Amino acid sequence: MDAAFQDFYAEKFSHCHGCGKNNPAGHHLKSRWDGDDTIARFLPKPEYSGGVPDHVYGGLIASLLDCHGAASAAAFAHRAQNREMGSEGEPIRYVTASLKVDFRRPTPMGIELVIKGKLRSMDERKVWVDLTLSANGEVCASGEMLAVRYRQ
Ligand SMILES: CCCCCCCC/C=C\CCCCCCCC(=O)SCCNC(=O)CCNC(=O)[C@H](O)C(C)(C)COP(=O)(O)OP(=O)(O)OC[C@H]1O[C@@H](n2cnc3c(N)ncnc32)[C@H](O)[C@@H]1OP(=O)(O)O
Repeated sequence: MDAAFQDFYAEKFSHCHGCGKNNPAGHHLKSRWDGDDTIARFLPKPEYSGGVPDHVYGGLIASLLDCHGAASAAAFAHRAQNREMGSEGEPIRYVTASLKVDFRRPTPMGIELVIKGKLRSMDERKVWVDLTLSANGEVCASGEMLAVRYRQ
């Protein structure tokens, strides 16, 4: 499978609980292109249950949207410069400044979740990303993110 966006984060920035490859206890979320949009897939472990065992914990859902959105923002910004993540030149990296999550229906456990990102707009330093998290083809949560370019 193609490298994920997060695979190109520098070692020193790879400790995120949601997506850092150097965090042994983390989720290791992996985001990739899906045409002009972005996609990640994730199967929550049973300990990430919400109020009842067969629903996913909302905090995990927010964290998946957070990591996928920030990685997507970086990928969108690279493509806007006709580059790809990992290409030569200064890496463009984003952190989440604002994340709104709407929990639309309970998210079922035991099913691979599909997280998608769509570029809404971009300016010099800010990227707005629309996000969804689906199970069985149904949107269980949606989100809006403002990601701000990280100043190295
Ligand atoms: C902070 C962590 C750094 C780690 C190192 C990362 C390096 C990157 C490498 C690899 C990426 C790996 C990362 C994975 C990450 C997964 C996703 C997360 O969980 S990220 C963690 C949660 N997020 C934070 O902890 C951000 C904390 N906040 C900040 O650090 C600052 O507030 C920051 C950088 C977001 C902005 O601060 P300013 O001083 O650089 O810039 P100002 O001027 O305040 O904002 C820039 C523009 O954005 C608007 N803005 C900022 N925050 C806003 C908000 N909440 N709502 C609306 N607008 C906002 C401002 O109004 C301004 O707009 P106008 O230029 O004036 O048009």
